[in-house]
Amino acid sequence: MKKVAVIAIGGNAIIQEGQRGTIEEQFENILQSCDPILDLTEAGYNVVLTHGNGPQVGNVLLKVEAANGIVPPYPLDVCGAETQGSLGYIIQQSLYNRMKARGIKKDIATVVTQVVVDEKDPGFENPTKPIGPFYTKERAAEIAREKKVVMTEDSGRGYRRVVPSPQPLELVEKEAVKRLVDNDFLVITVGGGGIPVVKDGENLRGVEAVIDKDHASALVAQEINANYLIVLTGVPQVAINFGKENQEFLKEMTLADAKRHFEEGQFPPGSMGPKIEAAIRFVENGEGEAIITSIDKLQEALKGETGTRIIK
Ligand SMILES: Nc1ncnc2c1ncn2[C@@H]1O[C@H](COP(=O)(O)OP(=O)(O)O)[C@@H](O)[C@H]1O
Ligand SMILES: NC(=O)OP(=O)(O)O
Repeated sequence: MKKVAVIAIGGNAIIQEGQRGTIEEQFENILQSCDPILDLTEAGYNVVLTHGNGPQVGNVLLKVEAANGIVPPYPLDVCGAETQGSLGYIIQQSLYNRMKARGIKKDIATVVTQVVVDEKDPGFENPTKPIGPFYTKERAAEIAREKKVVMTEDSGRGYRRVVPSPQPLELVEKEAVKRLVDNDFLVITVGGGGIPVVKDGENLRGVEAVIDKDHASALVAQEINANYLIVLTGVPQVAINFGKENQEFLKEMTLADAKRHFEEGQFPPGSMGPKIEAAIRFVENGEGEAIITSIDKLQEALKGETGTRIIK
């Protein structure tokens, strides 16, 4: 049996700091991630890719608002679905091209994925998910007044609009994802954390929110009994006292260590916090391990040479 690795790629890795987020930039950034991922499939892992959409879904929303009165508007769940399609396309094509160049044969499928959330989730009352571009403090205050939206400082990188981000509870397309993985497909799923839906009797209904992709990735990994949840981000390892003189990078954390450092405030809510929460959720609810690292260190991290491993 092949080992299954759920690999989450950050939305900010697809549009990097200082970039406008042109399609060319997004293709180029994704292309950089393809070889390390394909190295893993070549090493015998079944890979399930998930990705963020914070910058992209915010940009779709800006387009919807700019076209107000000209074309009918889209709600936020449909904006999220759009990003699953467009980013899934960019990732699929980039992987396809690299596979051709390397002589690798593998089927790829992007699954448009709905994720059930609770309509009463406190996240609906308290928006926390940063989306779209970064603004200065002054411009953010103007936008908040003009559009009646919430703007918040995002991890020292500027100000961004924030939207509700409820907890993911259930993967609607779980069986489809499972069967594709079992049949050796490279699957792209829960893009942008999945499309948030609520149960309405027997039916599903979209709700306006953006689910955190790290939390959704933990849910996928849990639901398909993955061996690894690998969260790729901008740093090769997690640190305590991050950015301070006494910063210490960690090779391994037990669940108890991770919980203790989390409670001590070592992992900020807008950046490392959700990744640690996702790792805790996955490790606590199964037999797998979580690894947090950067794309260039993926192989080494799986060999235990770098990265931060979260274990039972
Ligand atoms: N304790 C910590 N250890 C390592 N990195 C941290 C820590 N706290 C905050 N960070 C920062 O958080 C970033 C990851 O958050 P973010 O960029 O929002 O994620 P994403 O890659 O999903 O877009 C890291 O690249 C790093 O700059
Ligand atoms: N949906 C989501 O978590 O996106 P980012 O990773 O871009 O914040």
